[in-house]
Amino acid sequence: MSGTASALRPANDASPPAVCAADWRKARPVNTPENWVIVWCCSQTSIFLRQGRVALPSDQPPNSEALHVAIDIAVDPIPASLWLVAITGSIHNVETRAAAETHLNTPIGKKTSSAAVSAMPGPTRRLVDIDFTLRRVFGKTTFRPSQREIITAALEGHDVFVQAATSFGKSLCFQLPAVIDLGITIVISPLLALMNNQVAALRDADITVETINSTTPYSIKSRVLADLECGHPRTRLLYVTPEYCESDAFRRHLRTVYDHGQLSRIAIDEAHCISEWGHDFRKAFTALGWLKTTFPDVPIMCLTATATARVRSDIISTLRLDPATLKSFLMTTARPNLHYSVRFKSDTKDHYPDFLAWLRGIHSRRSSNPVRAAELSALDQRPTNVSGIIYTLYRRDCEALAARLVVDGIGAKPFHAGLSAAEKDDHLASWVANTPGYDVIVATTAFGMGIDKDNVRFVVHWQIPKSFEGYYQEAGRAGRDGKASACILYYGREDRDRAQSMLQRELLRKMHARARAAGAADADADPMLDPAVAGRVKSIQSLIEYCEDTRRCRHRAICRYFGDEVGLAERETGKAGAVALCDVACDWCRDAADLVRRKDRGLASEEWCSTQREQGAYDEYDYDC
Ligand SMILES: Nc1ncnc2c1ncn2[C@@H]1O[C@H](COP(=O)(O)OP(=O)(O)OP(=O)(O)O)[C@@H](O)[C@H]1O
Repeated sequence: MSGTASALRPANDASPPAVCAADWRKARPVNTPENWVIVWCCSQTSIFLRQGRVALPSDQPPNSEALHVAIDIAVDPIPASLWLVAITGSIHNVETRAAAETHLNTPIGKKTSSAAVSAMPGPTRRLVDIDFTLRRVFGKTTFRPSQREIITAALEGHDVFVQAATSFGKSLCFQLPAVIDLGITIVISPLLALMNNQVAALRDADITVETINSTTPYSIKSRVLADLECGHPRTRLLYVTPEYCESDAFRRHLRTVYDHGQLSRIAIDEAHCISEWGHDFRKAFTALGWLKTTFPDVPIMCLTATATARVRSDIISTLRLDPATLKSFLMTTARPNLHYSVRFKSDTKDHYPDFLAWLRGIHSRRSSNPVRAAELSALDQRPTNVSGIIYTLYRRDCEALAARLVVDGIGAKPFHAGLSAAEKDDHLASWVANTPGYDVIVATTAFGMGIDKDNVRFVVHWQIPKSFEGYYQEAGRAGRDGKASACILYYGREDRDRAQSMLQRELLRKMHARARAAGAADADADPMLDPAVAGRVKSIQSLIEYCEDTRRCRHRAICRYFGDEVGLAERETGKAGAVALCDVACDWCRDAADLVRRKDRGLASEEWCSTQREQGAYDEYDYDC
């Protein structure tokens, strides 16, 4: 490599700094002393930009004007030794390097440069940066409780485990450090929809973000990989699936980035999937332990809203994190603005009229109260724009229910894995935009994690979902603006039996498949000895208990399931307090006696159910995955 180098002059020098316009990002260090300097120079470019607290267009070489803006708004004086050297190839500016080595008190090299750089600024600079970046890049005025602590721990280089309620704002906890830190953050995410939502939001904030997944066109994939290959990617966050992390090509590229000291963090979003899916249909989750083994000093952040103690420990051991040094932030799962209730039903009675009456009641309250109607009109909202999601387990219900609602004048659309991509995109985008005709989405579980619409006023489960975690996750799509929202679960004993029978069949199928793979020796093994299987059984049983229970606050039952000591303690002691946690935000706290009455009236008797069971009424298997 050959090229020119020009040292930028300090701010008190009146003439603008000279900057090479060539493709400085493509400088490829190899193991020569000169090229150590190149690595350092690129790193210093990043540092410099951060010192200047300005987001420069990262697809262009730094130009004089942009750098001067950075200088103008820099909070701290930028030491002369940090003046960067813009490069086009090899660097021969030994004085600059020596000055920097003295300043950093460390020799500059492939790894030491980035270590020294991250050690250098100290917590003060970062605290300032955090607030600045929050406002300037993410457009938010304040941190939510604990976000600052989590972000600080991440920036200090710790492995971090974050468990927090749905809509807490977990994504910011890795996105903000990714913008502040040097290098690239790899985000491992289980679902396309989740990735696409986050990527779109980050692009809106002018952050250089990419994703590689099954839908990424070849040309974009090649561009992203070329960016990694240079060792100093300009991409700040790259979203990939766990499956992609298994590919040799991607692993090779990650190593290159790591060797250049530019792999700043790995974030694993929805980390409970490691435990819930990794043991059966998405084995790639369990291979993620490779990351810690290969990049031991790269911090990992795991984020989830739904992990029991067993799932947490499974995640930690699968990822080979050290529990002794891991910083865990286990926050309450409580969502005080969600109003949980269970409505009882039996197979012999259609519960659609009950739901329709409830929804029409809201519409009429919104339009018949003149003050509220005026308020809505001022906000340019329709009385019928009561945004909601109805979850069903079956595709056929999904289509039929949406059609039935439309006949009754409710703007409803289906969403399930059988729709074309264009239909799904249209239904989702129009629902998010509050378009008339798209107020209610009737969805299978294909619509869940990652849906972040602020004004979802209700989430209804048409039947008991497949797991406690799924229920909490899906209900958590409601009320993300912090306003009161209803979470209604229609529960019937026939659905209970059906769900149990499905689970049993699924587990048997898996057990046999596993036995076939392992040889006959395993064929008779008790499936409950497998912690993942036992976890699934416990999950559905706990959800059934939750539905049948008429002696406990629903919020408290959720806290109890997730082992949420904070939420339970608050409820127990009345601190912060019993009232704030629920008050009337669940059917038990609202009227326990009425709950008991409704349950007695609504549910089919156990005798009736057992007759149905014997007649094989619960044998269908058409869940939408
Ligand atoms: N400090 C903040 N101030 C204002 N809004 C915030 C803040 N942090 C996050 N948000 C917003 O909160 C919403 C929820 O954030 P996010 O999607 O990251 O939640 P989450 O914790 O991942 O939830 P879930 O587990 O349900 O997906 C987003 O719209 C996000 O922009």
